[in-house]
Amino acid sequence: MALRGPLFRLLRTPFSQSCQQSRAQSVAVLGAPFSRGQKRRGVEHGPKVIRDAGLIERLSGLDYSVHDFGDLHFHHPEMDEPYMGVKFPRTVGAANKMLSGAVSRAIGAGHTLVMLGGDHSLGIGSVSGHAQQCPDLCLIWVDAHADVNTPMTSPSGNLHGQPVAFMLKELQDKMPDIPGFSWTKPVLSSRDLVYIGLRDVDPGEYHIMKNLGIQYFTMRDIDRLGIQRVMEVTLDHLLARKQRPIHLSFDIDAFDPSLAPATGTAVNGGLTYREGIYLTEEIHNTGLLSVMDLVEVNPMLGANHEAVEATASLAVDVIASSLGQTREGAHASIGVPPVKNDTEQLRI
Ligand SMILES: NC(=[NH2+])NCCC[C@H](N)C(=O)O
Ligand SMILES: [Mn+2]
Ligand SMILES: [Mn+2]
Repeated sequence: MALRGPLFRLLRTPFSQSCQQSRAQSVAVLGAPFSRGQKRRGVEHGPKVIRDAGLIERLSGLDYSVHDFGDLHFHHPEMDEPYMGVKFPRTVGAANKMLSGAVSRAIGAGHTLVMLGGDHSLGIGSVSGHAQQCPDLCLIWVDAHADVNTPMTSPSGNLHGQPVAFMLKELQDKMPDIPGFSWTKPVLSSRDLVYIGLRDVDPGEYHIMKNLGIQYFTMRDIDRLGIQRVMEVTLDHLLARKQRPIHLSFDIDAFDPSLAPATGTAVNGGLTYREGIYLTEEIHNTGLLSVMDLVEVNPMLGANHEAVEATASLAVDVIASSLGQTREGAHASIGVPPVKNDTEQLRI
């Protein structure tokens, strides 16, 4: 069973691109305290509660040097009128532009990056910054929702339900020029994306997924096939032709609300703990994870303190698992590398 571990990664042919350099040894953590992609306040405190749940210590216990770049500081313009029903377009656009630059610099510096949200509109900046350094990346979107509404199909006008629409080349003729987003350009084709965990898909989103032939696994598919087969098909779909960097965008609402109650758009019937851990273990075992987003943890929405802590510690567990924590035992070397505080380096 150890065949896909570190030895496998060592033997694997490396990327020709600078994008994969010394990635394996160094993890950067970047907080993005941002909530204007949706209505509920509180999701901007996600980075704090995930750090408070012990993220940095957990990652340091794995075989990494951990660089905590702190949180980005977003500016909120006073006037930001909706545009075609889209709420806070300039605020969301500017935040994502800043995030995109920071992600690009962290990846350019050779780190594997963990981005802590914040709401899922941040996927726009995170994937865009990643693609600047790694144009051949592929995207695994783990979520109850498809987040691929266009401004025309969105039932809510919330940009956290639309990030994937900004990324897909095939959708660009359906995307109006939204103020705040002139800097974006689509970086993905529909075949570069796989969804896992879907169970609340809007009618317009369903049409987009079907028309573009996007590979997706709903919770029903996971019930039918099992998570093992789902991951096999997912990784085969994305990596069979060529090994390339993986962007994992993990919305905590992919999990069942009994496990992750502190989130804004919870939907019953989500991933079990073991499905989530298996999924992330499989991604780690590819040796190709380059950026991971962990979004939509909202500490103001837990019924009580325990609910919030459970959600945050689940977030820490899936991040650690994505980065190599195993259930078969510790692989860390004896000397644990120190935590470096590199906030200054990434300041904008
Ligand atoms: N990232 C999320 N939690 N997205 C929820 C999206 C909900 C709904 N589909 C919408 O467009 O508003
Ligand atoms: Mn979601
Ligand atoms: Mn989402």
